[in-house]
Amino acid sequence: MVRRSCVVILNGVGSVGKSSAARAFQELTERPFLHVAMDDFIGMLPPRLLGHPDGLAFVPEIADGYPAMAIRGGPVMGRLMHGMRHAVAALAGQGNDLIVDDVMLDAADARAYRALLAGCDVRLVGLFAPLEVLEERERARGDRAIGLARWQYGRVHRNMDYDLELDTAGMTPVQVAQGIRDAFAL
Ligand SMILES: Nc1ncnc2c1ncn2[C@@H]1O[C@H](COP(=O)(O)OP(=O)(O)OP(=O)(O)O)[C@@H](O)[C@H]1O
Repeated sequence: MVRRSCVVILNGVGSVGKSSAARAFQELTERPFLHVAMDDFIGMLPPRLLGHPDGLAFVPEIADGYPAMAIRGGPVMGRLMHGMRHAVAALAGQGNDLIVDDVMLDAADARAYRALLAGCDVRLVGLFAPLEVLEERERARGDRAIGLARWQYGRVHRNMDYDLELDTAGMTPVQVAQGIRDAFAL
């Protein structure tokens, strides 16, 4: 019989620290959690579809008087994201424990995960930080379009039904990972 897997899903604005927390979590837990990163799936797109309306386009706009970077996913990106969530379910269905880092712009995506992962222990975690902290991290990274965090800020957590919420400001990635491990006794 296939073992029942645990799937921890991290949702949060870009630069909130999902990947860093996921990597720290892998080190902390005895169970072998696989890290599934949305960025790795986006990396599968043909490069020409980055910045293209069929793929993943970034559209500068002004939000509350500040520059923001809107994300527009086209049909190829839509299929890719559906495929990613089914791939997560396929991995979990074979008994793999997973920590998934995702940016969900619609609570329907979280409901889809819960439906696809009905036979698993799903733990949906919202990672938060004040916008000024996110923008500072965004600037410091140097490889992220400025304004992504601002645009996602009011959207990513809308109507989400989390099992755990953590504010990553003032916490190291290891502390965030410990918070997740302790909350769910993993
Ligand atoms: N808890 C933290 N405290 C301070 N800095 C952090 C923390 N977590 C992450 N960072 C820093 O913030 C930046 C973004 O981190 P990370 O890649 O983990 O975020 P992310 O949420 O996965 O971002 P994205 O969705 O854009 O890939 C990195 O430079 C990282 O070192």
